[in-house]
Amino acid sequence: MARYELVKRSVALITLTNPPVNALSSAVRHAMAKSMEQALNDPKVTAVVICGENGRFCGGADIREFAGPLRGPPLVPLLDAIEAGEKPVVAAIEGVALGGGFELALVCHYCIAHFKARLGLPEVTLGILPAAGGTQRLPRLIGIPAALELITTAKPLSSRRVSMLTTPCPPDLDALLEVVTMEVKKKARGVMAPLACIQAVRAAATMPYSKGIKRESELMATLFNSGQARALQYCFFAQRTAGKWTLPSGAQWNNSKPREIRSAAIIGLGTMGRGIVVSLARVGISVIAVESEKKLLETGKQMVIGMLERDAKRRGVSASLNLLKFTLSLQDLKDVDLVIEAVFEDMALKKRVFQELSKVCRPATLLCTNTSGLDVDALAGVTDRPHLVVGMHFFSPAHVMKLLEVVCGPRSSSETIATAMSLGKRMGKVSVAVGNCPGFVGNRMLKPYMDQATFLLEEGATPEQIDKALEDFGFAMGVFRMSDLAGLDVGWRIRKESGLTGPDVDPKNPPRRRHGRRYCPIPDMVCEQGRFGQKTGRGWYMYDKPGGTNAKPDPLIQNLLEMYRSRYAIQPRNISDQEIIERCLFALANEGFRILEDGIAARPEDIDVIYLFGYGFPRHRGGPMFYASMVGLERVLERLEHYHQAHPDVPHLEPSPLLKKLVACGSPSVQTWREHIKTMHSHL
Ligand SMILES: CC(C)(COP(=O)(O)OP(=O)(O)OC[C@H]1O[C@@H](n2cnc3c(N)ncnc32)[C@H](O)[C@@H]1OP(=O)(O)O)[C@@H](O)C(=O)NCCC(=O)NCCSC(=O)C[C@@H](O)CCCCCCCCCCCCC(=O)O
Ligand SMILES: NC(=O)c1ccc[n+]([C@@H]2O[C@H](COP(=O)([O-])OP(=O)(O)OC[C@H]3O[C@@H](n4cnc5c(N)ncnc54)[C@H](O)[C@@H]3O)[C@@H](O)[C@H]2O)c1
Repeated sequence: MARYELVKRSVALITLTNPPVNALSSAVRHAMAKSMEQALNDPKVTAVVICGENGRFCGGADIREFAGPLRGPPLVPLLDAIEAGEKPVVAAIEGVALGGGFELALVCHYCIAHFKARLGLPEVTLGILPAAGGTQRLPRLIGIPAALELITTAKPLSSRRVSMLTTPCPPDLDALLEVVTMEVKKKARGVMAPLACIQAVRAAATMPYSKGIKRESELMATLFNSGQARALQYCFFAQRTAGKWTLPSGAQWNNSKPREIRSAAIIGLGTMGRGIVVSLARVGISVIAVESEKKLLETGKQMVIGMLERDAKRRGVSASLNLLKFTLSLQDLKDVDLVIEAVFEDMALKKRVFQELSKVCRPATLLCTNTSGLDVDALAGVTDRPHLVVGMHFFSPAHVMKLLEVVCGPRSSSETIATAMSLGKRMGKVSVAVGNCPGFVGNRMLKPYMDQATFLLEEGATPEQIDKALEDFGFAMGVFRMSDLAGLDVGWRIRKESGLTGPDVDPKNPPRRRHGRRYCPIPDMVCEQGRFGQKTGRGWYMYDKPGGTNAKPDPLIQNLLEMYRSRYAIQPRNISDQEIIERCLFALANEGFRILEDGIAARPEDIDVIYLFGYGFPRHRGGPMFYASMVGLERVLERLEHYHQAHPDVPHLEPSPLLKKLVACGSPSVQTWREHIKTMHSHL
C-alpha cells in the first residue's frame, strides 16, 4: 500500500502502491502514516520523497470507501503532520494528482511535476468538496480567483512553471464571490457542491487556517450525507461499469478481442454523417464519405472540413484533412475495415444500402448502422455477413455528444460488438451495449416521457410551464425546448410512418385515440403549420429568426391549446410542478424497468449512463433509475398506480412487473437489481 525505501542512505522514498490509481484507501493512509513516522524518527533521513507506483501519483481518496463508515486513520491529520514535519518533503508527481492526491501534494514542501502530469480537484463532480485542506491551502498558494476556478469547476491543471502563473489579486472579494456564485448557479442548476466550495474558499480568505479548516469540514459533512453526493458517486462508477458488456454466451468485454480499425466509410453526409466523419478523422482513422448527389457531396464536404478545422483550432492541433476522401460511388469502399450507414431513417432505403455494401465490401468489413430505432437484425438479414452487422447509434451532434449506443443484434458476433465498443472508446465516447428493439434504450424511453408532456398540455399546462419544472429539476433543457432544437419534423415523419397520423388517418374516429390507447395530436397540429422548431424559427416557442436559439413563449401556441381544449371540451386545470415531474419522470423510469425485464439493457447503470450522456439528465440526480431508487420504489409504484387509475388508457403508466417485484423484495439498492432480473431473457 506504501513502500518505504532508503535511497543514498539519506532520502526516504515513500511510494504509494494501490493500483490502479493509488487511491488513498484506509490501508494506504495507514501505511503512509507508518512510513512518515519512520522517516521522521530516523536520524539518517534528511529528506522525504513521496511518489506513486506505475506512473500515477495519486487519484485521491478511495471513493468506494465513501459508501460505508469511515475507517482507518483520517486524512486531514495525516496531511497536517506531513506539512508540520521538520524534514523537507517533496511530492514527485507523474500522471495524476487528483482530489486528495492533489491535497497531499499541497502539504509537501516542494512539488516536482512531470510536464504531462494532470493536477486537479474533481470533488464537486462527486458532490463533495476537497476536504483534506484543499479549499484552505490552495487559495493561500495561488490566490482566491484561481483557486475558485479550480475548486468549483473541477478543471484539471497541467503542470507549468511558476513564472507562468498570474499573480493572484482579488480587487473586491465579495463582488468576485458573487460573480462566481452566479456563474456556478447558471452552469449547474441546483447543484450544491460548487456553492459549498465557494463558502469554503470564503473561509480561507476571511479566517485563520484553524477556523477555515473547521468550516471546510462542516461543509463537507453536509455534502457527504446528501443525496447529490450519492448520485454523483454512483454516476462515477456507473460510467465505468457501462463499458463492461456481457453476452449470454459468456463472451464479454474482457475476453473478446476487438479488431483494429484503420479505415472507415460513412454513407450519408447529413446531420449525423458529418459529425461521425469528424469523430473518426480526429482520432486518426482515414474516412471515405459517400453521398447520393454531387451537390450534397460538395455541401457535406465543405461542412466537414469547416468542422474539422474549427475543432483542430480549439485543440491546438492541425486538422487531419489528409485522412478524408469524398465520393459518390460505393465501389470506392472495397477495402475499408468498417462502414457506418447514416442515410435517412427509411428501412427500405437502408436495406438497399446494406445489400449493396454486402456486394462491394470485402467479406471481413464490419457493417454498422446509425439508425435511431429500426431493426438492426432486419438489416443484418439482407447482408452476406449478419455476424458483422451492429448498430452504432450516435447522438446529435455526433462529434460533440459523448454517448454511443452499440446495438447488438441477435446475430452480431462478440468480435463485432467488441470492435464497435472499442471504436467508440477511441473516439472518446461513453459506449453502452444495448439490445435490439424499436428505439433501443434511449429513444424507447423517450416516448412515454414525451407522451406525458403532451398529455399535460391537453390537460391545462403550457410548454413553458413544463419546461420550467424540468429545468428546475436540473435538465439543461425542458422537453419542448429540446424538441425545438432537435426538429419537430423528425418525430412527425416517424408518427406518419407508424400510421399514427397523416392523410389516411381520420383524426376524429375516434378522437385522441390511436391503436387503442390515448394519443395527443397537438404535436402533429404544430407540424402541420410548418413549425418545425428552431430551424424554421417557430415550434413550441417562437425565435427571432430561423436558426435562432432564444426561445420565447408564442401566443399562437397558447391559442392553439385553448382552441384544442374547447374543441374536445377539456376543462383545463391547474397542474402542479410535482405532477409534471412525477408523470414525466416516473413514466420514463417505468419504461426503464420494462427495458431491464426485456433484457434490452443489462443493468440500471447502463440506462442511467445513456440518459446522463445522451439526454441531459441531471448528473446530480444520478439518472432515471437511480432517481427512482432515491425517491423510493414504493413511492414510485404508488404514484404510478395513482396516475394509471386516473388515465387507464395510458399503458405506459401501468407499473411494470419488475418495479412491483422489487418493491415486494423490500426495494433493494439499485446496484443489486440485476440479481432480481437474472432469470429473465437477455437480448444482449
Ligand atoms: C484517476 C483517473 C483519471 C484515471 O483514469 P483512467 O481512465 O486511467 O482509469 P479509470 O477511470 O477507468 O479508473 C480505473 C479504475 O480505478 C477506479 N478508481 C479511479 N479513481 C478512484 C478513486 N479515487 N477511488 C476508487 N476507485 C477509483 C475506477 O473505478 C476504475 O475501476 P473499475 O473497477 O470501476 O473499472 C480517473 O479514474 C479519475 O478521474 N478518478 C477519480 C479521481 C477523483 O475524483 N478523485 C477525487 C476523489 S474524492 C477525494 O479525493 C476527496 C478528498 O478531498 C479527501 C477528502 C477527505 C475526506 C474526509 C472525509 C470527511 C467526511 C466528513 C463527513 C462526515 C460525515 C458524517 O459525519 O457523517
Ligand atoms: N438527426 C438526429 O438527431 C439523429 C440522431 C441519431 C441517429 N439518427 C439517425 O441517423 C440517420 C441519418 O439521420 P440524419 O439526421 O443525419 O439525416 P439527414 O437527412 O440529415 O441526412 C441523411 C443523408 O443521407 C443521404 N443519403 C440518402 N440516401 C443515400 C444513399 N443511398 N447514399 C448516400 N447518401 C444517401 C442524404 O442525401 C442525406 O444527406 C437516420 O437513420 C437517423 O434516424 C439521427
